[in-house]
Amino acid sequence: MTTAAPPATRNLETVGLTKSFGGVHAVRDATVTFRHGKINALIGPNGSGKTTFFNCVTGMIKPDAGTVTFRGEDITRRAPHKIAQAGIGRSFQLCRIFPRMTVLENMLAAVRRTRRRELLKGARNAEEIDKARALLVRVGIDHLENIEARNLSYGQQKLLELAGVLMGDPDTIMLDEPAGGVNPALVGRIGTLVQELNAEGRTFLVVEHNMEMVMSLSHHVIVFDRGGPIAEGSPAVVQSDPRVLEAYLGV
Ligand SMILES: Nc1ncnc2c1ncn2[C@@H]1O[C@H](COP(=O)(O)OP(=O)(O)OP(=O)(O)O)[C@@H](O)[C@H]1O
Repeated sequence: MTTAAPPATRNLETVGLTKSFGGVHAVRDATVTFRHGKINALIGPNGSGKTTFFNCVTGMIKPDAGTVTFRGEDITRRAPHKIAQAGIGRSFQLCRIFPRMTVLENMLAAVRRTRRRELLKGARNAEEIDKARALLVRVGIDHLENIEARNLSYGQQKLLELAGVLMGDPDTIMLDEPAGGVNPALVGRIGTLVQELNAEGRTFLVVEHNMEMVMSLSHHVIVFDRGGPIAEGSPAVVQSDPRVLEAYLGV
């Protein structure tokens, strides 16, 4: 008889994930289970390893040890585009868009990041363009489709990046600081989008320092300190956990 959580609640899991940079133990022995179909938040003080953890999960850097499992399949050390193809989309702390390409061109480039073969073909079929436009409407920047991305506000760039992630139809979306450097009105819009996309069945993993956003959006919060999880639970449970206060305040 197994004591593991039933598959329906398991989406993305890591076991013993570890990554060092020289003498810096960025992620150490991190065993984490994200909840399927939920908005999961990953929080923790600066330098606690959240981005490195994200990068290990999405194949941007290779972990030194440990495993990453997605829907029961071992995806450890797979190339980033293979992980994207498996159904995990991600955004970056500092937006990754092409500044001199238009908003629409960025959307078309985004899908080719996921599907390398089409990158070679260079195909721009009408269906893809329609999909890109529909997603731009969805995130509220369709009126900017012919503007070069460098001329968007930072918040609009984040919305473009999210729309680009959606071009790949991921069922799990990892967002690294979606509210970072974004004005409050757009933070609200990003939060609403996350909730709507989650209601449609997409799982979210969000790294975020904006506690108001984290606590209002998340179903499940995982707290990192010094490279691994120290507490997890509902926002209310985590907020009252003394280990979390200690990690943040050093008390
Ligand atoms: N490429 C790298 N080379 C050397 N050290 C690194 C590298 N990337 C991260 N680190 C170090 O690893 C530790 C964890 O960094 P990481 O960026 O993962 O933390 P974080 O929790 O995402 O921080 P923040 O909330 O400030 O974004 C830090 O001490 C950082 O300086």
